[in-house]
Amino acid sequence: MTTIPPDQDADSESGSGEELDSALVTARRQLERAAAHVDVDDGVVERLKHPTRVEQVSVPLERDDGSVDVFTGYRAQHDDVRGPYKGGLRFHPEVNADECVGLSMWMTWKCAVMDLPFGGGKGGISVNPKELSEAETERLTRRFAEELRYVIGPTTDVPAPDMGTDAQTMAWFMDAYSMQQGETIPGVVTGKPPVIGGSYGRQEAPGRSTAIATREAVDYYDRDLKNTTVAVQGFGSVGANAARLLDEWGASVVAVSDVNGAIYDPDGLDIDSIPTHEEEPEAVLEQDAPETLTNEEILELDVDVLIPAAVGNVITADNAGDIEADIVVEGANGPTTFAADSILEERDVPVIPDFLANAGGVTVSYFEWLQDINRRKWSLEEVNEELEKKMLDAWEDVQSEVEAKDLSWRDAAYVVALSRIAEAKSKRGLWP
Ligand SMILES: NC(=O)C1=CN([C@@H]2O[C@H](COP(=O)(O)OP(=O)(O)OC[C@H]3O[C@@H](n4cnc5c(N)ncnc54)[C@H](OP(=O)(O)O)[C@@H]3O)[C@@H](O)[C@H]2O)C=CC1
Ligand SMILES: O=C(O)CCC(=O)C(=O)O
Repeated sequence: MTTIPPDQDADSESGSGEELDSALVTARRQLERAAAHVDVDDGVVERLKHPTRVEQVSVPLERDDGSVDVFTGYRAQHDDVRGPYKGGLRFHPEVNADECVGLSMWMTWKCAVMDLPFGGGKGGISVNPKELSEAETERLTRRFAEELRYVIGPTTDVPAPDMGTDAQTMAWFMDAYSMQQGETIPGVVTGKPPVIGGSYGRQEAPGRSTAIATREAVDYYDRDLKNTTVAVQGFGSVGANAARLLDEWGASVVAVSDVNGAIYDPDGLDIDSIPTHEEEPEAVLEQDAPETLTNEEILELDVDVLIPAAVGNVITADNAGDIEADIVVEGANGPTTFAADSILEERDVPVIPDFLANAGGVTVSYFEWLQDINRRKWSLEEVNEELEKKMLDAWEDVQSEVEAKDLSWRDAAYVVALSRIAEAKSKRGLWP
């Protein structure tokens, strides 16, 4: 296990072209911009531009044919002033230290804007999970859990699923950690299957919160959800669940995509018949639909709401001027670059930020953690009711800042999050 100096590489990218900005560079720029609207000590802002630590580990994997490959894994821990580090583990070829740090910063704001007693973390392995057999994924996950055992734990750092990982990954992770500790410790990760301490509704939760944020935004801008057209990029945990719920609530979901491209029906797609990433990856283009589009074209559709819910940096300075949607709701983490954000703001296209819109995932993770600690189970109805309440509370807090200070939704969400973090630091006497 290597502890990377937390800022290694970060500054070397800060002068790079706009499209090439890492999640870390974008997160730092957003923080600097938003901090101007909050009464927060400059030292605290400076501190928040840096993670507490980044663990880098080598994860050897015996392949099914007996050969050995070694992958690199990371866990970035950004800030824990409000509680244990919390955030997902991503299995994706582009995972690197800077990406994990940027994503861990967004987790800090996400937990704070939702008023959860957690800080921000994020990690993952640089690997293409589609090139692993199930047995290889299990061995890789177990070894990753063993390598991270000194830095994670139910009261220190609690991982969860993200892109390329799911409930099964969390089950293996929890089992490997529990075996090392000599007792079953369900609270070490969230997003597990319900039969071993997972929460009902966790898997659908980031999509559910994205749908709730969409519903509230549509209402805020005096529209009717039943006359709203929606395009969703990405058909996984976030995108598919958001699309299904919005369809159930009466919106017309006209386009969805996976990694290979999009299907489009201006009269609305039969959303329930399209398999999610979990049910069958790369199945979207196999469905019947009048038109197919590329993943670039779906972003520029003339719809009421655009929900990018796949990867980061898809709305850039190059295409922000061509976005025809009236509202953008960020289901993915970091889909809009810093420059694109300004272009959309100038064009009066409201962007509901990722760390508010997709916060249902970590919110239900918190409910799961509570259930694990208390050894009791909540019903799905209880989970969804509590999530609805938390989302509406956060929405109202952010909306108040939008209106009071005439801010963008992103800056307003930062103001809410930063105020809570700064107050916690001040009360604890932790400085910087
Ligand atoms: N899972 C969670 O709890 C949370 C996830 N998020 C964020 O949401 C985003 C999506 O995560 P999640 O839904 O979990 O991921 P999943 O792995 O469940 O699904 C990802 C989806 O995106 C598609 N996809 C992959 N690459 C591309 C690409 N380059 N262009 C278009 N589509 C692509 C995949 O297609 P295919 O099926 O063909 O592989 C799949 O449909 C990420 O930014 C993640 O960090 C945010 C909050 C919580
Ligand atoms: O459920 C969690 O702890 C975090 C999920 C996540 O990684 C995210 O919200 O981006």
